[in-house]
Amino acid sequence: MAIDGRSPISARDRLIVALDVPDVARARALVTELGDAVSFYKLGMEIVYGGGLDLARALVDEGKKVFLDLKLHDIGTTVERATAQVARIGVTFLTVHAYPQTLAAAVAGKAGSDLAILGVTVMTSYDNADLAAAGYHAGVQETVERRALQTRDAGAEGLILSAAEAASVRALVGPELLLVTPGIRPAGGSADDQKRIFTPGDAIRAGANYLVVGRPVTAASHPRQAAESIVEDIAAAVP
Ligand SMILES: O=c1ccn([C@@H]2O[C@H](COP(=O)(O)O)[C@@H](O)[C@H]2O)c(=O)[nH]1
Repeated sequence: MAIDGRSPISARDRLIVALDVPDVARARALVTELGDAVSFYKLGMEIVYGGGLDLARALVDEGKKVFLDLKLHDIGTTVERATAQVARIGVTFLTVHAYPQTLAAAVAGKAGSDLAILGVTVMTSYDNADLAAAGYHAGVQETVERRALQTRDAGAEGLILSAAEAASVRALVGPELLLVTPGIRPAGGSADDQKRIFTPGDAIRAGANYLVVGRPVTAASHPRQAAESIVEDIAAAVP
């Protein structure tokens, strides 16, 4: 069933754990350890290039939700055909860069499936100086807002953005788009290479529908405990 920004979601199901590990054996060990504490996994480039597509299929078969974070960006025909392949796997979310051509191609490629396309606005590891260094004249807020509107207008289902922009983007695009926020850190946690970070509770209060969390869970000495504590923080903030 298709989901949108108005769908009710339990606190547990709002947590998406990023399985950023080098091989399937380690990913499997984490999934086993996290057990029923986690229902939704993100498989990104590291694990997918390490054999993770079969893991994606297996997790779907086991009843987990899967987010393939492939950040597609290519000519339209290639994006459309690649998206159609991903839709056949039965995963829930796929990312593409939020460029109008790319978004339109992905929306065409997923036609007839429940796959939700998420447009990546500005990486959460970027600040205004990083955008300027890449040759962009607009800052983070303006760029996120432009890409949010382009994502909505292309007919995609949601956005990847930082929780720092969630409230203003929600006001701009309306209630339907899914707002999915990486750059989540429990209070006092290390930012690592992230620049636009929010705590789980503050991200939910800012209007995020789903939170993507990697290292605060996967690198924790007790990953299950870390995940449960994030879910508690989410639950306390859910409206
Ligand atoms: O803007 C973005 C888009 C994607 N990500 C991905 O989310 C996780 C975050 O991992 P942490 O360990 O919690 O920092 C990672 O897989 C990124 O590729 C992002 O961080 N920002």
